[in-house]
Amino acid sequence: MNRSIIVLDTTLRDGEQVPGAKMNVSQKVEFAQQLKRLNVDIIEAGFPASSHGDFQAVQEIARKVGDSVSVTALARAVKSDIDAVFESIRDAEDPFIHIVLGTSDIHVEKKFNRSQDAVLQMGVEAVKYAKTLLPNVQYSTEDASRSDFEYLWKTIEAVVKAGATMINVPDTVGYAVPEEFGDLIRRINDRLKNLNDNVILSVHCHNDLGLATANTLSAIKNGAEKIECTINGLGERAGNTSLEEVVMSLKVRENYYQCRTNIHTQELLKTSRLLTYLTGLDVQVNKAITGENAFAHSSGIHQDGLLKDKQVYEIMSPEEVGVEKMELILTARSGRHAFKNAVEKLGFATDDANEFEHLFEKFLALADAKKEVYDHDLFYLVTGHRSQAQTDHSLFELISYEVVTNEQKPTAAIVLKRGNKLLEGSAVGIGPIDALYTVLKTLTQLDVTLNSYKINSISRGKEAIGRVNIQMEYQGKPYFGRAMDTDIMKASALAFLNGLNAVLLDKVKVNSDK
Ligand SMILES: CC(=O)SCCNC(=O)CCNC(=O)[C@H](O)C(C)(C)COP(=O)(O)OP(=O)(O)OC[C@H]1O[C@@H](n2cnc3c(N)ncnc32)[C@H](O)[C@@H]1OP(=O)(O)O
Ligand SMILES: CC(C)C(=O)C(=O)O
Repeated sequence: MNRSIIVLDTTLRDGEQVPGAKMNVSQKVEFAQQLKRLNVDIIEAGFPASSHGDFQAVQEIARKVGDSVSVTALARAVKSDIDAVFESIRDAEDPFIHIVLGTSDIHVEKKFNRSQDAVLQMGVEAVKYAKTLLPNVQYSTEDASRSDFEYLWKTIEAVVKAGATMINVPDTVGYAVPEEFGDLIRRINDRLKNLNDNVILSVHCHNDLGLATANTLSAIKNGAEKIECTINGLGERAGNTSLEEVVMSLKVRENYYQCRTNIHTQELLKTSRLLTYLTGLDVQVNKAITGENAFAHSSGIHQDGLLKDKQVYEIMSPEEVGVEKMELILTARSGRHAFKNAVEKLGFATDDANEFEHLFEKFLALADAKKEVYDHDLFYLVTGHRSQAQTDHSLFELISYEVVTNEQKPTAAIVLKRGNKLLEGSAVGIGPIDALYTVLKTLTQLDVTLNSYKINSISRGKEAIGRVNIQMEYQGKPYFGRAMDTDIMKASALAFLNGLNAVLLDKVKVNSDK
């Protein structure tokens, strides 16, 4: 019988360590809800000791999503970190504490400047303490792939005796290669079975050499029972093992691996797109499984082969990962039934009648502007509407804008609202975007520096939706803003305003912490 592999998704913890991938609490909950639909076994929801916001996000996920999926969060081998994890996840049905501590000489000597025994003892004490709070504790031997094997094993043996119920072996810096990593897992597995057969052996790989998926599969082949991965392979530096790649490898090559997962693979594409929307981080077009070209066949010989039989050039069907076979194209002549059907097919609930009417109005406006509305557009329409609905009204809102552009004097005029107060202004810039941003800086009185501005088209056709991502700096700290609209000037203004609102929120937080 096929072995079942436990899938832990760490997009909300390791994935969120990526600059620019920051999500707010409601966005994290929304993503966690999609992870639940994807049917991951465990959600690693964050690092609660790192900030009040992260604590709150982990707690909300544990409370709102943790009824049928296990929830964990990360702690250093530090009592206050472990307390923060416990307090934030305790309301979930099946929570466990995840502790990380390095085992390589580099970590022991350079990071901690302690003896191996002293670091090992720190780990043991941390596990013993965590066990007083919850029955299940995962221990990660950070930088395991660069660790001396006998010290690594001594640590595993000690923390298992102290009560760890899961041992996670990370290739923290993506240094391992598949044969070697598989061999490491086999050696640990052989000893672990003799020590305590109930302890779950897990792996966590990084992609610095582009080998995270290969290393994870090699670990599975050699006895790993649980894998840690992220959607779109998002994660620190070059990222983590991509969930969709490992899951589909196990599915497509089931005879070879004789393993399966509980993942609902039809949800893969939707999950990937939601993450792109929430973080603004695009998936490369040729990315396996979820890239735009993953199922596109362009050359004549391939198209001919496919027409004769799909199997000639397809090892899995696009529908298996959630690529729609045929989408119904909506127009301004489509009615509520067709709109509702299309929105629900994308996985969104439509039971709030008020919200549905708002969405339908927005759809009609979009269909007037864009003529043909595709699934892609609808996806952004719904998610865009929902994040706007959560806007805090103490922040700046864009009421109206006007941009006049010519070679001599591009000019922008803007009206903003904050609370009950209207703010109006205009400015000339070296270009229309510069003019817009100059007014916004003056009206908000936030002297930020714009470091990068990127614009992409995110759907088809000449009236496609434009998405703008910006990175700005305020008092030495980076802030990100993004927005989308069929009008790229509006998207540009909103993206900048979102960044300014993030600065404002930070200022409010700092003042209330004082
Ligand atoms: C491999 C991974 O992905 S691990 C997870 C990475 N995630 C994060 O770092 C989450 C975000 N981090 C943070 O918010 C902060 O770094 C915090 C809250 C964790 C700690 O902040 P600070 O207390 O200001 O410490 P700072 O980050 O500057 O330094 C880390 C300290 O933790 C210690 N430390 C690092 N790893 C561990 C560990 N696993 N167990 C115990 N102590 C550790 C370091 O030695 C250092 O201590 P020192 O000040 O005595 O030298
Ligand atoms: C916390 C651990 C699993 C980690 O992220 C790493 O070692 O890369």
